[in-house]
Amino acid sequence: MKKHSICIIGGGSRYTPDMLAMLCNQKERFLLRKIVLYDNESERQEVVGQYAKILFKEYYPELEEVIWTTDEKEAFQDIDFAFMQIRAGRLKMREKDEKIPLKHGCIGQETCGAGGFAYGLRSVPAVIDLIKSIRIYSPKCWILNYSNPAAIVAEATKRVFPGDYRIINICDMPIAIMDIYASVLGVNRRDFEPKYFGLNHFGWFTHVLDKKTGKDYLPKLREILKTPVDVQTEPLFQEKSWRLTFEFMSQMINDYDEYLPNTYLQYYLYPAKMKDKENQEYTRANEVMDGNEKETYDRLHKIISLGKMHGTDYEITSDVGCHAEYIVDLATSIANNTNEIFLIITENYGVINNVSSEMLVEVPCRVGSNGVEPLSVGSIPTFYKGLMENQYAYEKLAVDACLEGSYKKALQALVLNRTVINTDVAKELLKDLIEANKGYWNELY
Ligand SMILES: NC(=O)c1ccc[n+]([C@@H]2O[C@H](COP(=O)([O-])OP(=O)(O)OC[C@H]3O[C@@H](n4cnc5c(N)ncnc54)[C@H](O)[C@@H]3O)[C@@H](O)[C@H]2O)c1
Ligand SMILES: O=P(O)(O)OC[C@H]1O[C@H](O[C@H]2[C@H](O)[C@@H](O)[C@@H](O)O[C@@H]2CO)[C@H](O)[C@@H](O)[C@@H]1O
Ligand SMILES: [Mn+2]
Repeated sequence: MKKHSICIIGGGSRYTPDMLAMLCNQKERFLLRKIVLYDNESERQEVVGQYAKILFKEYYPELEEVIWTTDEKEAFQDIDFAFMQIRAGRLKMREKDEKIPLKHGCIGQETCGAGGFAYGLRSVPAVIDLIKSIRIYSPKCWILNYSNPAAIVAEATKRVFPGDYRIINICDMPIAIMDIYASVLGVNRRDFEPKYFGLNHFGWFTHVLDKKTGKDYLPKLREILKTPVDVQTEPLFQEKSWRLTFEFMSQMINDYDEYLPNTYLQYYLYPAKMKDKENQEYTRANEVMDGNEKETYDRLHKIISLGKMHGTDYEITSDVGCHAEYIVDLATSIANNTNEIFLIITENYGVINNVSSEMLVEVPCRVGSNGVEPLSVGSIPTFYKGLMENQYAYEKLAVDACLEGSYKKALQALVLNRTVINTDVAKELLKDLIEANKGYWNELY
């Protein structure tokens, strides 16, 4: 079996430690020769790098090279896979994305609405620069991108790198939803074959089939979810925002008599209710900075001071979480050409036959060494088609605004977004967002 070289871009991300642990767990299926961690913040990179050194020494001693660096050339040469998970402006800017819209009476959310728009206009220039640089040093490597807002990043990469089928944009939310509801049903998520359509953070499961028997779990699941269920998986989902999100699924199930919505639809279908739940002084970014980010870095510091993991409280386990599992499974399917099915953000090309061919949809795809092959969905009902066309127009305008530096298109994008709508509000909001994002956004004229 071929040995691979991987670079994790955004090596200081709070998701990197689990991804590295997952690579150790999966070494029988996905062999590695070299791991590189790359971040543009050296202090963060140093901590995760020191952790990686201990982890691999104990769990992957046969790995030939472990490097951490802030130098692009050193990072990007001779790589087979780039896993990208950067957050331009870090969580401090996410806090602004969430708080500024709330000040204007709109939802403040990481990837949805005006917050997601602001984040998109920061991510796109950063991701494009990184991919240009990767393509200089490793022209044929696979670039598996998690960096958010994935819908906007994907629209930009489609335009700036046309035909580069080795750039794949992904999201872990549908798989997390399946994980959670598999545990509610008392089955294993790996036994599911999902039927799903939509855009990123804007989609619906139409069926959740049992791979072996073909049985559809969705009707039973909808019945169960009519009453809120206690979600008992990752500790992260015990945090207040996630608990409220999963509780709210029951309202969506009761109001709509078909499918299983992605949790993110709550922001578009109930914008007033969602805004009223927010605390303007303490948003999800604060929760993450005080919670998951701090806990992750505290854990790394403890491991570094112990100098070992074996025989301590920090042994790695088989259950490292679906974010890491999903990207490593995807890379494995490409490397070993196993053509497994994943939900991927990809060009429609008739897969949903009553929306435009250029639309970037999130649908089941087979993925192997020749890339992504979307599976047919057929036609979708008017309600979903209308929602998706409106949202995709917003995404396109957001990317136009960024790539063309167009104020007019930025304003149009915000007005089209279901969480903003009003032109007067959009203008005031845009003024504050432009001010807050100086140095990150391309200038708008
Ligand atoms: N697609 C999905 O479903 C999904 C799921 C979870 C997280 N994410 C995304 O993953 C990313 C990481 O999230 P996080 O919470 O770990 O953020 P984080 O801030 O903890 O980590 C991101 C890292 O990226 C680094 N970075 C920022 N700009 C960079 C650049 N230009 N070059 C190199 N490194 C850069 C930062 O220094 C930081 O260490 C975010 O974009 C987040 O939205 C996506
Ligand atoms: O508020 P956060 O930063 O906790 O989460 C925002 C992200 O939420 C989704 O990803 C989840 C994922 O579903 C779950 O399995 C676990 O791994 O945590 C992730 C992050 O919390 C969503 O898909 C991402 O796009 C968001 O960035
Ligand atoms: Mn996502």
